[in-house]
Amino acid sequence: MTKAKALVITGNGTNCEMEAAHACRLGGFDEARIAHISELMSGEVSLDDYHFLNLTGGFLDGDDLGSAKAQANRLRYAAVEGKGELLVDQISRFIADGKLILGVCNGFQLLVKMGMLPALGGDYLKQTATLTYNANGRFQDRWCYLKCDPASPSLYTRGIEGGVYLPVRHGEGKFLVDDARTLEAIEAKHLSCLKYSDKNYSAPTMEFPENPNGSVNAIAGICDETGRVMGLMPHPEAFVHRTQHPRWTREELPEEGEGLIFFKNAAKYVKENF
Ligand SMILES: NC(=O)CC[C@H](N)C(=O)O
Repeated sequence: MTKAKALVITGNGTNCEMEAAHACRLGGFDEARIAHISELMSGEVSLDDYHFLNLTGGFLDGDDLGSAKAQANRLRYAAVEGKGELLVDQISRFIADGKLILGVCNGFQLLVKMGMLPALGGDYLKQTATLTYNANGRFQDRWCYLKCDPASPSLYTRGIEGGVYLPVRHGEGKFLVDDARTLEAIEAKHLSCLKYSDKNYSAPTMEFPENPNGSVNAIAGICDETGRVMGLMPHPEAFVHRTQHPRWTREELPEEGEGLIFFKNAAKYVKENF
């Protein structure tokens, strides 16, 4: 069987790479390599050698110009040294090869600002949405209930019943789209796989603090039409064990944290398809 290999990008202000790599290993990946973005740009590390790309949380370029904006331009226009190709060509080939990308928080902002989500009609280079300042103008650090759409093509959320409880920590988590047709298409194709909700996962909500940022239609995470590229503001890698839960000393909880399913599903998909 192929070795399932995950790649976690770090550098320029990323700060969740260790947790993301740990979650990949715990979820079943045989290897989780943390690579600095400069290793991709120098050609020392190639996406072609991996199955699962993790773009994780942090403060890329200090959120200057807006979260992940400078890195989005870097990844869109930088050439890989000595390879005669742009890094974005490697990323496009990675997607075309049937591989997986998960963007968490700053990584979600990055994917959206590169145009890689929602990528309607399979156009991965056209930006149609953004993530901007939380509606109340303040950084939010809290736990949220996320209602899952069982009809979504996302492979990461397969098997989630009702929803998941995960932490958010961001200043720019408000999801917005360029026009009403984009939002209609996202909803019609069930790409909005996770929405901020009440604690029973009965309905999405625009109410603060359940919805921490005022995202349109309470959207917390979206995927592309293949279900292999997904981004979300909450942090699944930050809840892989029960002791990370805010009430773990008071509640009976399973050993496994609710965020691990994302990484287990990714590893399972790789093992079944490569
Ligand atoms: N935790 C994160 O990745 C935060 C993302 C970004 N720096 C923000 O504040 O919105």
